[in-house]
Amino acid sequence: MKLLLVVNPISGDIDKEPFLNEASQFLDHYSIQYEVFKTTGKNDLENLQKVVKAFQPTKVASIGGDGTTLFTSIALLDTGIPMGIIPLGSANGMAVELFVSDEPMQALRDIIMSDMIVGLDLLKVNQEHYCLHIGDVGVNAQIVKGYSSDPNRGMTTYFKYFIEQLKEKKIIDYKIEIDGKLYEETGIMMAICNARKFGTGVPLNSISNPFDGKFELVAIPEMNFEDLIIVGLSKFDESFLEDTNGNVYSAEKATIHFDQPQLLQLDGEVIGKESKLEIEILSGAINYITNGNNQLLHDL
Ligand SMILES: Nc1ncnc2c1ncn2[C@@H]1O[C@H](COP(=O)(O)OP(=O)(O)OP(=O)(O)O)[C@@H](O)[C@H]1O
Repeated sequence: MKLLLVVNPISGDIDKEPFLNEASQFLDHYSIQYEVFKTTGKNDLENLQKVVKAFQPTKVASIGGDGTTLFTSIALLDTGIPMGIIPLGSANGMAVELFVSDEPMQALRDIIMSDMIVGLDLLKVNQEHYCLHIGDVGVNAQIVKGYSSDPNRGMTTYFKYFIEQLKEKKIIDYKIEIDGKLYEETGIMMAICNARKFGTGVPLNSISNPFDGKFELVAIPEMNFEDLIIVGLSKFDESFLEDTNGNVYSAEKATIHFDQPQLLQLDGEVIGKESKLEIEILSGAINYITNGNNQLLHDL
């Protein structure tokens, strides 16, 4: 067994050294061979791919938040090497969705122990960008843009931009094309969902499952989004979804046409302004290490 630990030192403003010290003691105790790859923000993909090729790990653990999980997934595409998540980011949306233990040492033990490896879907946007959890255009993308440009991280910084954007409500008009049919939509946001909830806990829909070979587009009209946020922030109540009228479209492939170029964010990374989005699912593209706690597998 050879384990590669992929660590983002900055995610969630959390010092990873205490965890890495404990993890190395644990791995040494069991004579498990391991290497640590730390991201720097420069040429990370290329460098990680080189390390993977040279070290040939049996399993990979992604240590950070959603951005780190996505980054590790992309580096491992087409290698067949399975990966798991150790959540040490700000909100860890994908890890929460996948029922990963929120205790990092337990998450590490789960990755080492488990032989339950399942195909996790990945989204490809405009033939070049990837998304594992949730992407969107509209109000949330603006929040993410503010957050990304701020030197501070963590939930407090996120909410600063969140409140700022709530005051500005820009309406976007767009057409969704699925299987040759066009659906006209208008609202403050359109979410691209491989999963149900943002890392903040705000639910977007109740049907997304990253193991089902499909994604959902959720059109969020003005009023519902405000309500959604209030509910999301106060009690994270999923039953609220039943009261919202936002349309939800399931697809394996879709094209979205915007009247004006719109800012796109995918898994917390600001991509830029786009006037057209071509989205497709790469069904089961990631060999994901999970365990019996993962309720999503029972929902299929
Ligand atoms: N050591 C580093 N220093 C600066 N930037 C880095 C470093 N490592 C990665 N990055 C950059 O940070 C971004 C990934 O961080 P991101 O915040 O998306 O991660 P995350 O794991 O989702 O954490 P968080 O939950 O805090 O958002 C990428 O743009 C990446 O290039």
